[in-house]
Formats: sequence, C-alpha cells, structure tokens
Amino acid sequence: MIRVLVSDPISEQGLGKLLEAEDIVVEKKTGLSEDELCAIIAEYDALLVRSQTKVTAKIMEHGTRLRVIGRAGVGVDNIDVPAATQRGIVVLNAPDGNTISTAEHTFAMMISMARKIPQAYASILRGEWDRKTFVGVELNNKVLGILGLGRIGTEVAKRAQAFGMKVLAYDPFLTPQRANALDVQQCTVDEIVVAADFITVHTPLIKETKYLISEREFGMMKDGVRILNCARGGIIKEEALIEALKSGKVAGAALDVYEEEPLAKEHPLKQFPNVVLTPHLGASTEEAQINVAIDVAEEVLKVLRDEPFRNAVNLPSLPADKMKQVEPYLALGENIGKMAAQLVDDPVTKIEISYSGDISNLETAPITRTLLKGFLSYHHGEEVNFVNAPLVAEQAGIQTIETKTSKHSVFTNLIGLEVTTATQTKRIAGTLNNGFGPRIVRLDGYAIDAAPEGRMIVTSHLDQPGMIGRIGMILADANINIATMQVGRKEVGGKAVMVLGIDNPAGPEVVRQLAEIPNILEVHHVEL
Ligand SMILES: NC(=O)C1=CN([C@@H]2O[C@H](COP(=O)(O)OP(=O)(O)OC[C@H]3O[C@@H](n4cnc5c(N)ncnc54)[C@H](O)[C@@H]3O)[C@@H](O)[C@H]2O)C=CC1
Ligand SMILES: O=C(O)CCC(=O)C(=O)O
Repeated sequence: MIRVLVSDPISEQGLGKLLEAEDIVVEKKTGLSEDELCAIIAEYDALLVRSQTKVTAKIMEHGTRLRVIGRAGVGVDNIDVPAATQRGIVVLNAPDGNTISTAEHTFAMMISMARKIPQAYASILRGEWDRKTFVGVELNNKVLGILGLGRIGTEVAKRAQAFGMKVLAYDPFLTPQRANALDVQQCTVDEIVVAADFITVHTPLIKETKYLISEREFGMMKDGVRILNCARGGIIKEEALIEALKSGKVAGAALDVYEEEPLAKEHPLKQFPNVVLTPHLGASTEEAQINVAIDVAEEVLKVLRDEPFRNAVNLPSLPADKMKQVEPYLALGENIGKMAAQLVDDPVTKIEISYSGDISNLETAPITRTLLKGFLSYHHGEEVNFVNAPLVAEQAGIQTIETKTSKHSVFTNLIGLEVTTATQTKRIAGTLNNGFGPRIVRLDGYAIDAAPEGRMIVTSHLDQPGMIGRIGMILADANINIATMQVGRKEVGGKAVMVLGIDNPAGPEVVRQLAEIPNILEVHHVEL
C-alpha cells in the first residue's frame, strides 16, 4: 500500500483524488514537531505540507521511503530543497492555484492602506465617529511600481490599470513584447524606486532579491511613498522600512509577510498607525485552498504512479505536450547509459551526450537525466534517480556535457554517448526507429544494429577467421544460447566489435575464458 502523510491543514475537498485512490492510504497528522515527524516519516511514500511544517534534512534522512514532498502553495522555503534533491526526493508545488487570491489580497491591502480602512474600523469599534483622521489618497493617476512580474505581479498590474494607475515593472525575464502586451512600462529597479507612488514586490525570496528594497532604495524614493509586500518577508528590509516610516519618508505600508513568522508579539512594525498588517493571508481563500490542494494531490499521485508530472521545483519543468515528445526516448537513453556503465572498467571523468537530427529540436533535459541515471545507477544503485542524477554525477567529479545538432546523419534521430576514463573513451549511439523501436546503432564508431534489452556479450576483437566460432563454442560449453548476433568492422582484418544477445547470464568464469581467446581485446557481460 502507498502511504501519504498530510502534516498541515490542507483542503480535504481538494485532496479528493488521493483520498479516492484504492491503493493509497492518506493519513492526516498536523502540528507535529520535527522529532515527532522523524519518528513516523519512515512509514510514508509522500508528504503533503502547506507552510507550517518545516521539512528539514533530518526529517528526510528518516524518510527512507519518501519519494515526493508536495507543497500546497507556491513558496517552498519551508522545505530543504537541496537536501531533497540529494536524496532523490521530488519536491512539487502548486504554483497556479493561489495567484488570484494573492493578487486580490495585495489589492485589498493597497486600498486598505490608501483609505486607512482597518484604522477607521478600529476607531468605530472604540465608539468614535472620527471623519478627519482617516483621510486617504486615491489610486487613480498614481504610479505603481511592481518588482517581479510573474503570475501574481501580472494580475496585480491588471487590477491596478482598472483603477487608473500607471504601472512600471521590473522583472529580469520581462521582454519588451510582453511589457507592451501588458501595457506596463519596463524599468530598472532604481527607475521604479524613484518614480513610484506605490511599490509592491512579487518575487521569490532568493539571494538576488534578499533586501531588494533596503536603506539605499528608501533614500531614493518620493516622500510619501507607500510600500506593499505580499510575497516574502526579507525582500524589503524591515529595519530600513521601520526607519523610513519613522522619518515620514514612507506614508504607509501594507505587509502580509515578515522576516520572521509569526510576527513577534512586540514587533516594532506594530507601533505605526499607518501600517496595515495581515498574518500571511495572501492564499487564504476557500477557492485558493481547494485549487492548490487539487493541483498538489494530482501531481503527487502522478509521481507515486510513475506518470509524467509538471510542477517539480527540483527538476526541469516541461509542459505536458513537450514531455510527451521526449517520453519515447527515455528508455533508450536509460539503456544507453546502463550499457556504457558496463563497458568501462575504470572511473569516468567525462560524459558527453549528443543529440542529432530531429531529436535536437526537443527539450532533451529529461533524456539526459534518465541517461545519467542509467549510467550512474550501475555503480551507485537505487539511490540515483531522475531527480538527483546530475548532482550525483557532479559530486562524483564527472563533467557532463550536452550538445545538439540538427544535422541528420544516416538516422533521423540519434542519441550519442561518449564516456571518458583515464585510459579509454567508449562511444555508443542509439536511435528510435519507427516500426523497429529503440536500437543501438553505433559502438565505438562501428555500425551495428542491436536491441537494447536483456543480456549481451559485447566484445572488441581483431577481425580474424574463427573468432565467432571460438566464442560460440565457449558459450555452448557453458550452456548459454545465443539469441542474436551483430558484428561491426571497418576493414577486413582490422578491429571489430560483436554484440551477442544471450538467453542466460554469462558468469565471470565464462567472461574470463572469452577474454583469453587470442585476438580478443575486450569482453564485457552487459545486462539491461
Ligand atoms: N502571501 C502569500 O500568501 C503568498 C505569497 N506568494 C509569494 O509571492 C511571490 C510571487 O509568486 P508568483 O507570482 O506565483 O511567482 P512567479 O514565479 O510567477 O513570479 C515571480 C517573478 O519574480 C521574478 N524575479 C526573480 N528574480 C527577480 C528579481 N531579482 N527582481 C525582480 N523580479 C524577479 C521572476 O522572474 C518571476 O517572474 C513568491 O514569493 C511566492 O512565494 C505566493 C502565494 C501566496
Ligand atoms: O499556504 C499558505 O497560506 C502560504 C501561501 C504562500 O505563501 C505561497 O504559496 O507561497
């Protein structure tokens, strides 16, 4: 039985697909400490969290069965993603489901701040009827600066335009065409900081965005600027914001996220009457919580069922149609990798993977990963998977190079692998042949045509009379039946290769006898 642990409150309605699956047991245990999670996590194949559970390396270390961690939301800063990658655990998020909720919350915060709605409401509750203190400002004709024009930033821009605001935006991935289509003015961070009446951030918290708005930026801003953060605490430096509020430079701030959450009971941000604070509520709508739960449950189910999935944060993400195009090549890539691993005897320093012909137009990253997995798992075993294969290669000191050429050779598509060790270079190439399935078509530059499957004896030898007979005799004496045979050579009497498909395994003794045949240069037993 597959077991899934849900360790934060996640919409039950959204988890439907997981709850209905007959081969899956879903257990909900919320509010657990790190130690409590460590004690039980070994029983589960998947862990689903929102933002409360901190999924640490220690928890993953105990999660020996863990294959996937699903985050019902966007930010994965509560998950130690490098530790998950190292362990080959897929980390998934649900990036789309709470976009509108967070954009709407940003807008609710902007209007609340501009019109002092929370402050006015509190005064009414105190029994006052004060119509002077709460004079606000309009959004109409104001300049809104958006840092980070991704999913949420874009939705905020659209809403701001509907309110008559002029939108300036900075995002390193914003193209002039997209800026044009969204009717936003593309600017630098500094240009925005200088010109904006309102500034809102919608980036992830990463090295490049930590303290994106700091003392220097506050110093450049217009007097009376208003600041919003509904993304992540730490994009705006709180200490600098507090100083700018004290000096009057900043006329208002609206914050949903903080450098430390929950916000401390006595936090200095609570002393300002012009600051609106919410406790990380951007995604807290009924709709968003159902959406993110549906998305994450569907994706986790796919990982558990070995089906293609989309939203992994520690894997290259591919749209479903692009994934479909590369899927037929995955098994070929994995088998090329596995075969190469069994044809070299000493440590590998470099792996070069080349794609030529039609395949070069595809998103080949998943094929590269499966090929690396096939190669590395021969020595590293089950601990290497699709997620951690590039990392395992890097940690093993193997340089990985991927090249592409759209030129067709004899084949319309060709995956080539060149593996370099201190003493040799081994080359294998395979193709996906319409109607014939995957074939190995080159071995060390010699033309062959072998199905990458089952057990094989692969030799390199001098092309001399009697070679095939001698090899056949030794295999016959060991009661090993030859199912298929492929020989490749470039010239009569020169070097040649042979690939024999065999029906039963050839042990080390048989391989030793084969290696002793005169003019045999190399013999390998390969099992795919
Ligand atoms: N308050 C809440 O409850 C919620 C907060 N969030 C947070 O909102 C943020 C944005 O989420 P999405 O729009 O879904 O993400 P997204 O990935 O669609 O957009 C982020 C954008 O930031 C841009 N970016 C990266 N580095 C940048 C830099 N140095 N300067 C400017 N832009 C940069 C990226 O190019 C990207 O377009 C994330 O931090 C997410 O965790 C998301 C949902 C709910
Ligand atoms: O689960 C939540 O409410 C937090 C949402 C959030 O911050 C995110 O999705 O990045």
